[in-house]
Amino acid sequence: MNELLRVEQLRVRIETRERQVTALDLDHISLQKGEMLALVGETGSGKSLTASSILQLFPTAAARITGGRVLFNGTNLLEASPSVMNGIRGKEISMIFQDPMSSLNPVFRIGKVMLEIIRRYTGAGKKQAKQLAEESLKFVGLPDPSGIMRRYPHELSGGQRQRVAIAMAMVCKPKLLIADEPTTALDVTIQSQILYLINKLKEEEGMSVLFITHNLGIVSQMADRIAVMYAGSIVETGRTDEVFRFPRHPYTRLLLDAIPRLRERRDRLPVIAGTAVLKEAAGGQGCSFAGRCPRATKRCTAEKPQLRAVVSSHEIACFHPWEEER
Ligand SMILES: Nc1ncnc2c1ncn2[C@@H]1O[C@H](COP(=O)(O)OP(=O)(O)OP(=O)(O)O)[C@@H](O)[C@H]1O
Repeated sequence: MNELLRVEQLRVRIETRERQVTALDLDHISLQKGEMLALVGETGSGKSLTASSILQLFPTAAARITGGRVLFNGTNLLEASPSVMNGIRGKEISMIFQDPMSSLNPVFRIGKVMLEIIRRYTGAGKKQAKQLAEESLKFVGLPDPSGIMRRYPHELSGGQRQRVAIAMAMVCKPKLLIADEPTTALDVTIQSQILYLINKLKEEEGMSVLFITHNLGIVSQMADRIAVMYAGSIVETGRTDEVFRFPRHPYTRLLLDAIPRLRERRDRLPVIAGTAVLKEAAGGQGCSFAGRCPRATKRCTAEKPQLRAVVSSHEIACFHPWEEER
């Protein structure tokens, strides 16, 4: 079996004093070994919540998983014991974020944190751990690894910090790397170096990558498959080339039509008229995109379309998909 990760029927509620919503009601996503899946969608569509659900590390106490399965190599992580999860976080699944400081502790030197991670997860001795740390700092293109290890995070540039975060994420050779907008805060040249690195990890180490981004240019160049999210659900997923050539869901089509040329780099997704409304707020059932959809009918407001295959691995959640190429 080549499937490394499968997330099914995942529901996440956000409950604060101001709002109670089902922020995520996700049919399914899957990730094969050695594959890169890009998760795209506008702000608030649930990309980060999906990523956090996999490791059950939410940035907020307001989020709660209320149903579903997260199968990693066949094991449902949502039912795994805390000790199993501790063994998986960082060792089998690593995460990098837009802000590398999230994975770097400002009060410790880089080396101290790296050596601790390596020793905890690999059981390596001091000398071997140091060697592993230096090797991975070299892999991410940082000259003078031992000098870097003596520094504090604030003594490094943003690009250097993100490289260190990647080095830390890969040092135990995880099977899955979750990258949540890892280049958004960086300037364009550094961005492409970081993307090159992530791709190198995938190609050389056979790592699977769940890549969260707003940048459709990056997606078209790097991802094997794409999953488009809208208001907490996956509306379309398939091979990147297929989805870009023949987007079938009206939301995906609007998204791609708004890009003049695929090769053009974009930092943000194009803006589509209207606002994404989560289900409760919208008043219940139906397709969450119905209120903004040019093809919506009565059925769309009454019934929620499920994700279904149209051709091989190309799936859409829509009652009125496009039947012809753009
Ligand atoms: N701390 C929080 N308190 C209240 N609601 C939250 C919180 N964090 C996320 N949400 C809600 O959960 C939903 C999904 O948010 P999430 O951060 O996953 O979106 P996203 O697609 O990653 O957005 P972005 O691209 O801006 O990072 C949104 O409706 C958001 O308002």
